[in-house]
Amino acid sequence: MQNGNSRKKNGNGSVRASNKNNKNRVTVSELQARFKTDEIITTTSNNDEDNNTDNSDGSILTPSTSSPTANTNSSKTTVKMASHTKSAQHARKISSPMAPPFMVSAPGKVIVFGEHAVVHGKAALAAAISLRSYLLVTTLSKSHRNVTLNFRDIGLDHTWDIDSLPWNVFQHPSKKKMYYDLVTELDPELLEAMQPHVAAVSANETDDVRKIHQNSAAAFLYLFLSLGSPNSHAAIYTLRSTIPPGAGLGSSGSVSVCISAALLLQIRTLAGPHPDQPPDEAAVQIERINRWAFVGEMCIHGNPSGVDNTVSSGGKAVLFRRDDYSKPPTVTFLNNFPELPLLIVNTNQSRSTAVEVAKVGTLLKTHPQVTAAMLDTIDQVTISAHNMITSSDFDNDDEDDEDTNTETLSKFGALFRINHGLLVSLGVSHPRLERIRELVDYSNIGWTKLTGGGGGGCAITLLRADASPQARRQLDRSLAAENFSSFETTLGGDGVGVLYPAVLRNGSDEEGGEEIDQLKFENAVGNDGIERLVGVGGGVQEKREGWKFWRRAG
Ligand SMILES: Nc1ncnc2c1ncn2[C@@H]1O[C@H](COP(=O)(O)OP(=O)(O)O)[C@@H](O)[C@H]1O
Ligand SMILES: C[C@@](O)(CCOP(=O)(O)O)CC(=O)O
Repeated sequence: MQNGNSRKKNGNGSVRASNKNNKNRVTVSELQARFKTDEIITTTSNNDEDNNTDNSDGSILTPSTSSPTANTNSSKTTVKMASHTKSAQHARKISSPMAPPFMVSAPGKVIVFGEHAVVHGKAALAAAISLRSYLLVTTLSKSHRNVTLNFRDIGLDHTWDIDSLPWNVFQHPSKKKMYYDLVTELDPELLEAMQPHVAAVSANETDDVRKIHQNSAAAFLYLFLSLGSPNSHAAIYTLRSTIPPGAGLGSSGSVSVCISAALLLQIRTLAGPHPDQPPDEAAVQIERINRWAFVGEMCIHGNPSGVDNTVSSGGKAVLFRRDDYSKPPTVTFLNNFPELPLLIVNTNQSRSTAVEVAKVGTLLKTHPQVTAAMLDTIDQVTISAHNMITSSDFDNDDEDDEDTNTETLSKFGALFRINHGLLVSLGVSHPRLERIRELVDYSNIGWTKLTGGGGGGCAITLLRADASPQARRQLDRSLAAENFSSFETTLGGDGVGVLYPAVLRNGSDEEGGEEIDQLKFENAVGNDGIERLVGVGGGVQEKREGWKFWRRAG
């Protein structure tokens, strides 16, 4: 059992504010001048050095073999990777032209039920949301030896010289990990070797900003050094996200999934995604991405439960439980999760998930029986919710059955209220969260609970089908007047996806499509700007073509 007291998770609502003031942010033209990005594409590599995992031509062509397998026959699945032979794993492609820029994307999540309890071995039910992170990878020609992180939203811009990185430590036979390995803890010696390179990141920034930058940089570097090789190609990794950081919506999990997917694609260890990919094969790829994303999450958080990266990589919704941290979690994939209309309200109140998790740990020590009983009750709430949504009564398509549908939704909504009450009793709410609950309760439009770590962050409201539009408009005004931001979403979207090459077609027969250049991507303004440029679907971007997703069996 994990008591979570030792967590280092960082939460900070000031990230976006810091962007505005970041006068030193590099522009793409500066990057281009620095790296002469006109040399980016169409170089043919003849570097065929036998390296465990690195594909030295920078392309992301997929391997013909994908031998690790996952048992996806049952809906309740603990994914296991089979061991496989070295020759199959390391079969190399003949050199091919260097990859054009490509993009990966992964969603944020809401925990619908079970936050905090999940840290103590109980179940949590979590679902993907439409907010997402997007990572553009621009491979540079072999004459360059730098890797650059351009994480625009948080104002991080850092370049490492690939040859100066501690490959000798990461590549040592006693340390070297394979792309299919399950890593459940960070290696202190690897962290130590990496430390000076992380410490150099944003060294002159304020403590708060530096910590956020270094967390993200550490997640990238640990994965880059674990999955890459001294022959890794120079590249620029440009990240934009529509997920507010530190608000309980899984921003770090989504960033970690993007990094993991991008690096695994670059070393050609992922098959697909492609539309006719067998779901079992897709499940293996998702799990491979998820495992390394969890390593990234550990770099950012210390000791996460793993629910965020699991939802972000696979999408849709999951029932998640991890009682033994040395083993993979038990995950039930809820591929038919109902399309619940949800209002997400952000308190815009910064908080630290680590602090909230520690509060529950302390309460468990001071009032062990009472606290354990509350955690057990949350478990029951989550299990009841799961039973409800997997029963045939839920999401009844029969419109004549309106009364039954209203009753079912109201029964489900009551679980929101109960779960929130228990979280309040655990001490992880906040006056701003209680204010949201109060305003929503007055408007009588649905049932509200906090989501994620609490102590600030976000609340979610399950909307009544018969909520009055007038009440809804009034609520929006009241929320805005008190500096809450809100948006509606449906739960259960796609997980990690790829846009390769980074060219979009807008549902027309146009030739060529719209190439996403780095400058446009960096300078897209706000969530709308990012989504208009690269959005994967949903809302206004329904017809966006080009994006492909790994999808488990439906
Ligand atoms: N847009 C982003 N770009 C780079 N890193 C990000 C971004 N959003 C979040 N992160 C990383 O994730 C961390 C936030 O994680 P956390 O506090 O757990 O919030 P959440 O609950 O949203 O996951 C940040 O400190 C940063 O390291
Ligand atoms: C409190 C907890 O259950 C959820 C935290 O969610 P978030 O990082 O605030 O999105 C912690 C965890 O699961 O790692």
